[in-house]
Amino acid sequence: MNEMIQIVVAGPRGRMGKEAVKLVQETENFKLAGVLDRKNEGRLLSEVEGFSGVDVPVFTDPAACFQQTKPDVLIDLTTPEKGYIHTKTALEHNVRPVVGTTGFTAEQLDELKDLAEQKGIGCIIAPNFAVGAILMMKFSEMASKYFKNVEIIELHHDQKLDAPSGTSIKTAEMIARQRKEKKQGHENEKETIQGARGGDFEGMRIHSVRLPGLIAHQEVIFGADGQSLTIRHDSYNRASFMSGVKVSVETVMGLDTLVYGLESIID
Ligand SMILES: NC(=O)C1=CN([C@@H]2O[C@H](COP(=O)(O)OP(=O)(O)OC[C@H]3O[C@@H](n4cnc5c(N)ncnc54)[C@H](OP(=O)(O)O)[C@@H]3O)[C@@H](O)[C@H]2O)C=CC1
Ligand SMILES: O=C(O)C1=N[C@H](C(=O)O)C[C@H](O)C1
Repeated sequence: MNEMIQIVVAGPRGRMGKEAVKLVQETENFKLAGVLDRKNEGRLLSEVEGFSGVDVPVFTDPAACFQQTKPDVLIDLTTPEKGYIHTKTALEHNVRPVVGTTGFTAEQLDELKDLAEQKGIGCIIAPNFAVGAILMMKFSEMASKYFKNVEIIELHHDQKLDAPSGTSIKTAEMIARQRKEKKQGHENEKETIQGARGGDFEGMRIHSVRLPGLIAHQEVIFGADGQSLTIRHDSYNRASFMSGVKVSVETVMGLDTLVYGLESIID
């Protein structure tokens, strides 16, 4: 029988956190050791609406949580500020982070990478856990060898904190690996409404749409003379991310460095 993996979920009341708690509860060799929440400190999760029967302690302070519950893995689905603190504290306590939270800065990612290396323990930070989204990013990277002009349109629910999305930034980074920095459009281009041309990432544009009714969607549109290629992915619910969370928890147990993005893992 496989060893039990003891897990702490941060952000259990959130849209993603709820799904993650369910995943841990339903997976044979996963065990929920506790949760990190900014409310309900000192209570059992089962006392919180929607979690009846989930008898694990709720903590606010990550260090106290890790010292008392001694988990193997932290799954973080919170906010960029808290997610960064949780991830850093987890590494300091030899807990392996699996982070879905987006909005970390490049400096924070570098710092966490150095810390994971120094501690010699695994960490996965994945801007998108959905297998279709990872394929969309990989296909976009492939296409960018042939198409140098591209715009990314990401579309999300209207409660999202960060813009542009972590997935669109990761997609742009992967495309940038294949093409020299290129300023698209032309030099006389002028925005008559600020922001109309979107955000600039190494010369390619990223546009963020926020609307109620959406979950998580992205189009990568390549253009060339007389043709275009559109690569699109849609997540219609948050369960779509959970197989990637499960693979990440299993994989992080065997890693000794930080991996940013699941594209190398699903190979
Ligand atoms: N990698 C991926 O595949 C995906 C990543 N995401 C990312 O996951 C993150 C969460 O998204 P989503 O679930 O939609 O967001 P929600 O706002 O629904 O959930 C975030 C949760 O974090 C909680 N929180 C805030 N501060 C703390 C804290 N100090 N300690 C513990 N919990 C805290 C919030 O509490 P409260 O309710 O009290 O504010 C809330 O319950 C985002 O960064 C999002 O971009 C989302 C989908 C897929
Ligand atoms: O906030 C969300 O919902 C999502 N966030 C991630 C991102 O910023 O890319 C992943 C997915 O797009 C859903």
